[in-house]
Amino acid sequence: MAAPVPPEQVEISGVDAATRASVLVEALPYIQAFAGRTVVIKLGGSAMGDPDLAASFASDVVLLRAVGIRPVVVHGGGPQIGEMLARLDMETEFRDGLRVTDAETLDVARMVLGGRVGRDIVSSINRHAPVAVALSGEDAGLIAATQRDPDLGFVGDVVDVDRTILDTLLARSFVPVISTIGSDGRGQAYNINADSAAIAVAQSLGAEKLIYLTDVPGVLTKVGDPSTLISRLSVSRARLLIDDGVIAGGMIPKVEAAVEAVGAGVGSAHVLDGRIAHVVLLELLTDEGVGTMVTRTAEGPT
Ligand SMILES: Nc1ncnc2c1ncn2[C@@H]1O[C@H](COP(=O)(O)OP(=O)(O)O)[C@@H](O)[C@H]1O
Ligand SMILES: CC(=O)N[C@@H](CCC(=O)OP(=O)(O)O)C(=O)O
Repeated sequence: MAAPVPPEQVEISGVDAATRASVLVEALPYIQAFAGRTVVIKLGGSAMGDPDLAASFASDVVLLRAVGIRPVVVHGGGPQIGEMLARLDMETEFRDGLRVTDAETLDVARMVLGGRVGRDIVSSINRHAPVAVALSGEDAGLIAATQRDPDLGFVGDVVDVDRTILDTLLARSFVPVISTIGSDGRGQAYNINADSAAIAVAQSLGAEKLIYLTDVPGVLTKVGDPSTLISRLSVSRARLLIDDGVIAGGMIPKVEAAVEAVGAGVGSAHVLDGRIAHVVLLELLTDEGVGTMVTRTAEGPT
């Protein structure tokens, strides 16, 4: 069993002890509402890199766990894979937001996601409390995958998530940190878009919330203009905005996954700005609406 950490002792990076105590008191109703529930947080590669933000994310994760919420981290690392491919002088190409993955590119993706990005996240969480465990979707049959399209090479679609290893870790209060390489069970690995893998994990765990942390304030009607943030995005409007090209590039798999998640019984799905310190705590433990919440219907302000 991972050692329990009393919530009042969890350092919230950049926050002093007195403020921390008042944060916890104000958060109490939310803590009670979410206690024992699972929250899947997808950390996008474009929201990583700043050490202060990494520290803030890590302390949020440890605090959530300390108050009895069950965080599960699924991480991307697209830009980091891209940097490594560039250093190796290897060309890379995206089609519809997916990286064409030949055998050499797959090796690099596996190395960067499992060997560097996952390890960095685990290391920053474990500075607060030794609770994080890095896993690849290849471990213990976690993510079963199949080839998406021969033209994309070793790009996989998730066919099944075996939650056994996650249940084992969560029952003992560990925090799984998952990199999204899947396996066909016969020794072939596949590179899976982390947004789609996150929804499969959230669905399999019956998660209360699926949170995407990225590098924009949420879904915007005009990229680059934060005043065009859509706070509540209904499934039907999301489809229209994708068809109209307003939602494009890397935002498409996120919104499609969020739409699928709310349709499949995940409590709610959110796209949040991973560049805001403690954005996960703001979303979960305060009544401040941050980012975009994808909802089944068009109720409330959009
Ligand atoms: N309508 C939109 N609202 C917000 N971002 C959008 C939209 N359409 C496209 N994007 C792009 O999606 C990007 C986020 O996706 P991506 O780069 O894949 O991030 P991550 O690494 O977090 O998965 C944003 O940086 C933005 O350029
Ligand atoms: C098939 C495919 O495109 N896989 C992605 C996996 C990483 C990822 O999804 O990272 P982000 O969440 O940071 O974008 C890739 O190779 O970039």
